[in-house]
Amino acid sequence: MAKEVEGFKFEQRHGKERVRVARVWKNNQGHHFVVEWRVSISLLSDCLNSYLRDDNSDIVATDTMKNTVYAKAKECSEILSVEDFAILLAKHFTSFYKQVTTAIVKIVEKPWERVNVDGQPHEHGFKLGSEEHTAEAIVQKSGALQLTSGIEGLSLLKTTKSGFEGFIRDKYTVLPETRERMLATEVTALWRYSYESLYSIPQKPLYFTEKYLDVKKVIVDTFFGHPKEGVYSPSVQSTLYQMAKATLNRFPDVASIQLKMPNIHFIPVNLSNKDGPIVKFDDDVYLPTDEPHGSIEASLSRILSKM
Ligand SMILES: O=c1[nH]c(=O)c2[nH]c(=O)[nH]c2[nH]1
Repeated sequence: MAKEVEGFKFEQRHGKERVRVARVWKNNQGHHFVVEWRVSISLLSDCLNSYLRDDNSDIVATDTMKNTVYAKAKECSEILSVEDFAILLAKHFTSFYKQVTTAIVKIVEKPWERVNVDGQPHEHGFKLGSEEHTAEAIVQKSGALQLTSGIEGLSLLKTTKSGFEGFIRDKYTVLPETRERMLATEVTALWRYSYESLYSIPQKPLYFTEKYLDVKKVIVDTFFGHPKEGVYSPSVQSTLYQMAKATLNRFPDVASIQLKMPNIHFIPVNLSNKDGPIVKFDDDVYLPTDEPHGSIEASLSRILSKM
């Protein structure tokens, strides 16, 4: 929302970043649930006087935004998805304050997972997993909605069924062609749901939590293939595309998906001295690296026919 101000184009927003909250729910059977969220809020609002005239009368204090996170977490008497909490907060800011036209709420959920002790799910014990679930809700005063979910830090590795051949060779190329290598990546996925209004989102409890787990499973299963045979990957690019396509084919309410898949290199180890070889690489000993890494990213969207 750009405004013309004193002959300039002016755009502004304000909010609170990284508000951390944990919420516990306990049912009558003594079964506990916990979530830990890191919430970032950004409001687009009519508050030019604060910038231009030392007049803060239209400002929602960022401290109030932070407090709202705790107040709304308290009000949620039932466990809810991170997406539903983002929507609830964004809806509050756009409906409660006349000045606020758009609220952007992004939340990262920490992967607390229930532990099993002696094969039994623990009533109140959790351990931290690895990848994180993200959600972003952008809500307009009109009720228009953009909802995006994601995965960050999903580390995947397979020890075979990967190769890279037929690429451009020139005077700077040294990489050998191969049909046998390790493939490792840390997937960042971001998918947009097709719901475009607060009034059209599914009301089923934990709908988006279930969807998140289902999308993650499709992504992981497509990367690895069948448990015995696997699936051959001719490039990170090809595997990324298969993962994106499988997601859109499987989930009708996902409108688009963006995937970032760094190619994390495991370098074959060959060592020799003047007397001859010490270690001869036989697809067994690797030097793990984290940088430099290849960076491969793409997005796939449905082409919506405008009737
Ligand atoms: O799957 C790959 N894609 C590339 O674009 C690339 N480039 C490279 O050096 N190795 C690889 N591997």
